[in-house]
Amino acid sequence: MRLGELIGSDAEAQVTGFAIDHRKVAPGTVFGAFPGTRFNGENFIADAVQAGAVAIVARPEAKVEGAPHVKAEEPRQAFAALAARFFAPFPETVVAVTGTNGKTSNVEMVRQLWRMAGHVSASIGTLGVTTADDQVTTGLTTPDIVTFLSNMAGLRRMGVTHAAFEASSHGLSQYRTEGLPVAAGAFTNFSRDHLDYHGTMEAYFEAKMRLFTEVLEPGAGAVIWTDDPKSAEVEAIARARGLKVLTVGAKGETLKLVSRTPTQLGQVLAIAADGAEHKVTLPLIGAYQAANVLTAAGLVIATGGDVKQTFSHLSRLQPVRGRLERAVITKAGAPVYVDYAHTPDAIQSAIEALRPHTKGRLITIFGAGGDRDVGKRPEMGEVAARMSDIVIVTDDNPRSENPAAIRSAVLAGAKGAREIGGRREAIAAGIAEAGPDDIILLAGKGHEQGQIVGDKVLPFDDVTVARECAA
Ligand SMILES: CC(=O)N[C@H]1[C@@H](OP(=O)(O)OP(=O)(O)OC[C@H]2O[C@@H](n3ccc(=O)[nH]c3=O)[C@H](O)[C@@H]2O)O[C@H](CO)[C@@H](O)[C@@H]1O[C@H](C)C(=O)N[C@@H](C)C(=O)N[C@H](CCC(=O)O)C(=O)O
Ligand SMILES: Nc1ncnc2c1ncn2[C@@H]1O[C@H](COP(=O)(O)OP(=O)(O)OP(=O)(O)O)[C@@H](O)[C@H]1O
Ligand SMILES: N[C@H](CCC[C@H](N)C(=O)O)C(=O)O
Ligand SMILES: [Mg+2]
Repeated sequence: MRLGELIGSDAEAQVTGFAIDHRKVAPGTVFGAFPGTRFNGENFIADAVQAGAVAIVARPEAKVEGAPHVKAEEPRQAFAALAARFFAPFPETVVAVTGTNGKTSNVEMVRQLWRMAGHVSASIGTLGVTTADDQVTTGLTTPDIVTFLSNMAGLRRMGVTHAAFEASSHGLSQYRTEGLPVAAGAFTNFSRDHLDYHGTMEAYFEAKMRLFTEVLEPGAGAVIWTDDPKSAEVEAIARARGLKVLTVGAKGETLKLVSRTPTQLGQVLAIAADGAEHKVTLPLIGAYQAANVLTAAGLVIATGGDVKQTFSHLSRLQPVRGRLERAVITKAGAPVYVDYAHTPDAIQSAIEALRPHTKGRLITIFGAGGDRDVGKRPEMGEVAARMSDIVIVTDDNPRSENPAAIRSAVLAGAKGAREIGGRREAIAAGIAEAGPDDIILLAGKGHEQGQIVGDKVLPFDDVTVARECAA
């Protein structure tokens, strides 16, 4: 593609790619120079030009010499728009999910429902890039805009027509997932997380709302879970933008959750839609999964899916990796569930999901991540201690922090909890303690394959360790 075509000038240079890291610039690259949390990308402009950058997208005040300067007050947004024109085409139908919890579960469910409807579908998020027969992990929910758009374009080349992605608050505030037309967006819920990065709940909420105020294309669908304290506000924002609102939940109008009856291995949902009541047998436990199923179905319907057909597919949904995944049943007979709950609200949801299935004691084992929101630690401790019978506080990705200090911050809220630093030892202790009527919840790591200690990632998988400890 000719540079002039892209930036509206007579520049003849050929554009060969896009980069936001100067070390990835090759001749023909358009370089995006952004002030970040650790570096100021503007300091690398000269190096990028030296390496062959043909244009620099940066703030008006940035110093650019030797290549055209595409000036923008929000250079990340301008860069996303240009890069999208370079990487196009994308899957024809793209949807996004935001919310504190449930994004990964939703995009995975949407991918499965589309597939059952006969589409070639994919999802992008915490689990990586997932298609019907492959999963490639990236380490972050949304790595960066160049990877995001090139992955989307790559999916289209593979024949994917339908893609669902997670719009994390970091990703939204850094314009890491946009530029391409997004036909519908969903809001799952809003509660405390990531205040280390956003500072306040207001700023965190505002970052999430960019999905509805800016990222979705005009007239797009907005699927809103109604049973969250923020739902009405999100709905008002979506309506003010003129989006096609679909409300789902107990207070929902499009898909109304009339009742939910837990069964041993799942639950039966009664959902009112299109003037009729539908009975859905769901092979997943927990109110939170029922909520995710409703928003996921809402997204499928918002993008043209048939209501009846979509409901009939719900009974065939496969569980999502690391979300209330049953790892093993101990010799004593206690099931061990692995769940990615890493916020106070998620811990509450995970425990509420398991409580109806617990005859004896509910044993919760968890920790909090290092270099992340410190304020959530005692809150996680408090909710776990209040709702469980036994709590063991352990480690979960201490990163650069002292693990003992993280544990004591969690313990400060967790009255009566035990402390066992090593995660394997903690899991072994919980399993040794559990009797036949008890249930064990291992929270916080879900699908993760490593324990991040310092800058090392030590192999660790809750499911595998639970099986080993139970053997
Ligand atoms: C706090 C945060 O989100 N940081 C992310 C962000 O960094 P940043 O823009 O602040 O970048 P920076 O390191 O200060 O550098 C500024 C600019 O200079 C450039 N640079 C930098 C150094 C250099 O030598 N040359 C150069 O060109 C960088 O490429 C960047 O464009 O952009 C980088 C590239 O896109 C990300 O790798 C990085 O993620 C860090 C590693 C991270 O840990 N992020 C986590 C918190 C995160 O984003 N998590 C959310 C999910 C959370 C959830 O779902 O719960 C996610 O979406 O994954
Ligand atoms: N709808 C929901 N309501 C409340 N809690 C939920 C909901 N969905 C999931 N959870 C809880 O949050 C955990 C993480 O779920 P999931 O991975 O789907 O969320 P996410 O938004 O993608 O998280 P992340 O921000 O880390 O990417 C689950 O393991 C569960 O404990
Ligand atoms: N995407 C989330 C995942 C956290 C999972 C937990 N295991 C932790 O390390 O805190 C984050 O980076 O905050
Ligand atoms: Mg996720």
